[in-house]
This record gives sequence, structure tokens and C-alpha cells, in this order.
Amino acid sequence: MTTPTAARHIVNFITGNANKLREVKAILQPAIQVESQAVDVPELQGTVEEVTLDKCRRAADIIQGPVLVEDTCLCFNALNGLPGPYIKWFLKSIGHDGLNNLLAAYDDKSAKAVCTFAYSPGPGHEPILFQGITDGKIVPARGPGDFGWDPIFEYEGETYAEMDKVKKNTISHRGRALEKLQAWFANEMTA
Ligand SMILES: O=c1nc[nH]c2c1ncn2[C@H]1C[C@H](O)[C@@H](COP(=O)(O)OP(=O)(O)OP(=O)(O)O)O1
Ligand SMILES: [Mg+2]
Repeated sequence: MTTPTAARHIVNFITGNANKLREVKAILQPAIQVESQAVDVPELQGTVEEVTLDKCRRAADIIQGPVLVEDTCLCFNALNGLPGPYIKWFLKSIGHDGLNNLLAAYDDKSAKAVCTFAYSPGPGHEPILFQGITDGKIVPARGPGDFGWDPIFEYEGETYAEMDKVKKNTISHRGRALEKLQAWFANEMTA
């Protein structure tokens, strides 16, 4: 990854989640400078894409300028993709054990972590989406419990929580989505 010598891009990442912000900075900086405003933007119900597009339009209206937002889903394959965009409320209500119990009736414990970023140049502009997906499986919690459902999402034998943070960022849903965003911004800068 080379840092362009010309004007560097700055993004204003609107999120109420400090862990997301830490990962996004670790992945994007220094090539893309990450500023942030901690606003928990109200979220619509719907598909992942609908939720993220609406969140981005609302954030651009609130901030009155360019914004980057992100919505993270945890999709259980046995449940046709649920809890999906509603994972935050499921996690809050039933915790790691409850999420495991949701799959007790199924042999298939596989899940997808899906991260969808939306970038808007400002109010009235249609946001652009960048999505990354990592396949894994739901397991009883292992590892530090400082970030969401990290302890119950296992990828190649390790939970996200057990994994080295640099490694998580290279294989994670968020890292994969940001690879697409980086490529788009790099192209914008040379255009
Ligand atoms: O890599 C992750 N590893 C573990 N857990 C994660 C991850 N990424 C998000 N999460 C959690 C946070 C929240 O419980 C839910 C997503 O909900 P989501 O609305 O996207 O996040 P949020 O409300 O915390 O922050 P924001 O202000 O950006 O909407 O999954
Ligand atoms: Mg949220």
C-alpha cells in the first residue's frame, strides 16, 4: 500500500462504536485519514443494503457534509440470514449463550459476518456501498469479551476474540469491505 503524495483523502466516519473506529483507523490510516463523530444514527428495518443506505443519507443530513457509515450484520445460515442487521439488539437481549441457543435445533452452525460501508459526498447524493463477507461458525464464547460477538464467531479454528487484532483486520468482514473502499478512493485520486 503506497501513500499518495498528493492530497490525502479524509473520511468522516460516523459511528457510535469505538471498537469499529479503532479497526477502521488501523486499516485505512495513513493512506486515508479517518476523522469521526460519535453519532448513533437511527436505523431503519430492512435488508442490509437498505439499512446502510438509509443510515448514510441520515448521517449526511445530520452532518451536512461528506460521511462514511458502516453497518455490521451477523447472519446465521440455518436461519436464512437472521439475526442479520438486527444482531445488535439480539446480542444485547440474549447475549452469547442465547445466540448459541438459537442454533441448538440445527446441525448447521455456519454464519456470515457481513460489513457494509456507505460513503456519501454530502446531503442529496446517492451513497456508494462497499461490502465484505467472512464465513465462519457460531461457537460457545472463547476469548476476551471487549467487542460485540467476537468471542462466538470462529474463523479457521480461532474466534475473532482469540485472534491477533492485525490478523482479524486482514481476514475480517470489515477488512474485506475496506479493501474495496481503498481501491475506490485510490481510483478517485488518480481520476
Ligand atoms: O467486528 C465485529 N466483531 C464483533 N462484533 C461486532 C463487530 N462489528 C460490529 N459488531 C457488533 C456491534 C453491534 O452490536 C452489532 C452491529 O450493529 P451496528 O449498528 O453495525 O453497530 P453499532 O450500532 O455498534 O455502531 P454504529 O454507530 O456504527 O451503528 O455488531
Ligand atoms: Mg448501529
